[in-house]
Order: sequence, then C-alpha cells, then structure tokens
Amino acid sequence: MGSDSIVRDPSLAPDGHRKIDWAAEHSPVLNRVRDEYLKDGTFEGLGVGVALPIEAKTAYLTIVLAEAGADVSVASPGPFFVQDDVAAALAERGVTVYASSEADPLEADRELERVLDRVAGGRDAVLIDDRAGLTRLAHTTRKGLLPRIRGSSEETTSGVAKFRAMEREGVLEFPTLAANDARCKYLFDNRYGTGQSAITAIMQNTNLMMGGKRLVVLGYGWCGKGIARYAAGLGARVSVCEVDPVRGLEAYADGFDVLPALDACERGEIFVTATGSTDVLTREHFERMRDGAILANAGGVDVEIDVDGLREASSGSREVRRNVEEFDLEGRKIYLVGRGLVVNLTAGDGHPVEIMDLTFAIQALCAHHLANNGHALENRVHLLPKEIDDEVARIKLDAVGMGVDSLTSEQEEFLAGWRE
Ligand SMILES: NC(=O)c1ccc[n+]([C@@H]2O[C@H](COP(=O)([O-])OP(=O)(O)OC[C@H]3O[C@@H](n4cnc5c(N)ncnc54)[C@H](O)[C@@H]3O)[C@@H](O)[C@H]2O)c1
Ligand SMILES: N[C@@H](CCSC[C@H]1O[C@@H](n2cnc3c(=O)[nH]cnc32)[C@H](O)[C@@H]1O)C(=O)O
Repeated sequence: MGSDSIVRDPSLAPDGHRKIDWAAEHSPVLNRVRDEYLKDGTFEGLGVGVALPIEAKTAYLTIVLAEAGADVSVASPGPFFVQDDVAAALAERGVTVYASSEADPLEADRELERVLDRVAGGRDAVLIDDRAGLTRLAHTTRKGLLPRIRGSSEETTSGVAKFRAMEREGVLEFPTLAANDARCKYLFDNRYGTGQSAITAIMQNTNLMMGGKRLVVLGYGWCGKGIARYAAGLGARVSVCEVDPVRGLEAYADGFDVLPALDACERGEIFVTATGSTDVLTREHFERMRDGAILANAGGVDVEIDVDGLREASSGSREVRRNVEEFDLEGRKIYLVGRGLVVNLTAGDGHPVEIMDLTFAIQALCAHHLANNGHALENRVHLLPKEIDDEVARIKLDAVGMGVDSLTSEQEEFLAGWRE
C-alpha cells in the first residue's frame, strides 16, 4: 500500500489493477514519453502532487511519474470523481492516494491539503492541478509550502481561467503551465473527448435513444462543438445557445440552429451545458421546459445548472435510474443526469483512453518542464513550448502509422520573407 494512503476498501484492488492495465496498454504516447523523456533523473526525489478524478487513466499517469522516481501523491477534486477500485489498486503501486467515493464533499479540500503536505513538506515539488484546487490551498491554508513548489500545471479551461485571475491580481507565487491550452490537449480532449464521453454518459444512464431527439448545447466552445458533433452524428437535431456572436455564427455555419436559451427551452428534449459559467440553466428556464426534459452538465464547474433552484421549484424528487434524478414540477417531469456535476466523470468513465493518453503525455511533459525550469520562469501563466506540443502530436501520428512532412529550407524562407 502506498505509504499512508486512505482509500475506501483495499480489497477492491484487483478490479482496479485490471482497469489500469487496460489504460496502460492503450497509452502509446505516454509510454513513449516515459521511455524517451521522463527517465532522465529529473523526477528523482521530487514530490509530485496531483488533483484529478481518480480513475484508470489518471492512475496510470501517476504510476508513470512514480516509476520515473517521483514521490507521487494524488487526491480527487471531490468524492463523485473517485473509482474506489482504482484508488485501492493505485495505493498498491507505490502512489499515495487520499480518495474515497464516500468522503464528505465538503471535506474534499482536506484530501488536497494532505497531498500538499506529503509532496512539498520537506522537499521540492511540482503540482498537476484541476481547477486550481491544490494551488488555491497552497496560496491560502498551506502558504508555508509555497517556497517548495516549483510550479503547477492546470488540466482544464475553468482552471486556467482561475490562474489568469490570480495572475491579474498579482497573487500567483509560482509559475503555472496551462496544460489545457496545449493544442494536443484542448483540440482533442475538450472536443472529441467531451463529445464522446458526455453523450455516452447521457445515453447509457437514461437508456434512451439519441436519434431524432432535439438536443440543445449551451456553449459552443471546444467542448460544445464536440458535443454537438457527436449528437448530430447519432441523428439528434441539435440547437446551440451562445453569448459570443462569432461562436454562434460558427455553430450556424456548422449546420445548427442558434437561438437564445429561453427560446431553446421550449423546443429542447435534452440540454447539455458546456460553458464553464454560472446560472446557465435556472428556474426561468426550467419553467419553460417540456415534460420529460433531460439535463446534464459537461462543463467543469458545478453551477451551470442551478440544481438548488430546480430542487426548490419542484414538489419532490427521486432517483429513477442510477445517476438520474427525477424532479416533479407541477405534473411536468425534469430529469437531471449526473447531479449537475461534470456528467462524463460523475456518471461515466471519463474520456476515452486514447484521448487521455494525449492529455497525460502533455501533463507529464508539463511536470517535467516545470521540474527543470520552474525556478527560471516568472510567476505567470505560461504555455508549454510549441516544440513539445508538436512532439506529442508526432508521437501519436507515428503510433497510428501516420506522419506529416517537414518544410524545406526554401519553404521556410519563403514563408518568413516579404519580398516577392
Ligand atoms: N467534461 C469534460 O470532460 C471537460 C473537458 C474539458 C473542459 N471541460 C470544461 O468545460 C467547460 C468549457 O470548456 P471549453 O474548453 O469548451 O471552453 P471554451 O471557452 O472554449 O467555451 C466556452 C463557451 O461557452 C460560451 N458561454 C459562456 N457563457 C455562456 C452562457 N451563459 N450561455 C451560452 N454560452 C456561454 C462562451 O462564449 C464559449 O464559447 C469548462 O468549464 C471546462 O473546464 C470539461
Ligand atoms: N474535476 C472538476 C471538473 C473537471 S473538468 C473536466 C476535466 O476533466 C478531465 N477529464 C475528462 N475525462 C477524464 C478522465 O477520464 N480522467 C481524468 N481526467 C478526465 C478533462 O481533461 C477536463 O479538462 C470539478 O471539480 O468539477
């Protein structure tokens, strides 16, 4: 057992090992990155603190970092993102885990603090963060650990927004890499990953058909584009709601209806939020929805759907299927999938392995970059250098038997010049 791990039930480990082995086998990019870049001694004796959903792909990332010499400790941003069998298996593989699906959601910060204490108490550390949870605590309740932290790398769009807010306020005390903003992350994870896994979670948990359904996507960023595309591919009739007119126009050009959310409420049968913002679907929206409307959130914050408002507006609620709650609104039923938290993780198995293989190759290289260069970077939000992003894409293309050309020196000169 990873020393001082806290998991719900260690006897669940065998199932967790099988899931992790499957993820490892289908992660060619992370495996190449491990063999070619991570074993250069950078991680020897370094602490790596990780806040991510505890499932098999996350587990494999942490195992790879531990095998490269790091002392890795991991916790989940909340109990709804914990697979207990994976947590149990991980604890047997040399990673310290603080995670239980039965933990009190209000105590999630305590587990993140344990991670910080373990990795940065007495040695240098880097952080792999989710919605800036570890970083927020390092700047508040664990300030004493700040000098030990070489930097953090952020997984998701909403987290990067928090880091930029800290940078604007001038309070960031170590450098950050916006892993989410690497092209090998958001172009695949946010778009295809969320597209596939959010739609799959809705279909599996409701056991209803996608073909013919009127599905409304709120937010047409990278996640929204993926959701719209996968739903349309399955035959849904997709409408899009946006606040950015250019994104709205993009959705129109992609073949979707674009309309204000209140209007969309009257026609939609399934609603999926993916904005990263608050109060996107509220009581005034629920009041206009048809009987049987299905709601799910695929954004990285838990306030896109006003679940408290839905509860207050309804005369009662009950779980009608696993992960599906039915609300009674004066005879009309509204169904919420996955509690209004990020549906592909709370009511599904997260993104496909091949997607997280790319994302976690980026994260591993972000941690490696921070470990080597964190001291020299300003306390700002940085991008992973483009060459590293390109290298990850090259490795993936190679793994699927494909490849790209290189510019000739004449082409480079032509593109860089202005004289005819
Ligand atoms: N489910 C997942 O696994 C997953 C994966 C990646 C990112 N995310 C999260 O999903 C959210 C979106 O990420 P993204 O990368 O697509 O971000 P993005 O910035 O590319 O897109 C967000 C879009 O939402 C629009 N928007 C904002 N407020 C709106 C409102 N009230 N109504 C309609 N549209 C609105 C914005 O104009 C923007 O186009 C973030 O919270 C991110 O952290 C989730
Ligand atoms: N945990 C956050 C929400 C995360 S947003 C979603 C992020 O989860 C990541 N993600 C999606 N699927 C998986 C998975 O299967 N494993 C680990 N991370 C995932 C993805 O990269 C994305 O940026 C919360 O507190 O609400």
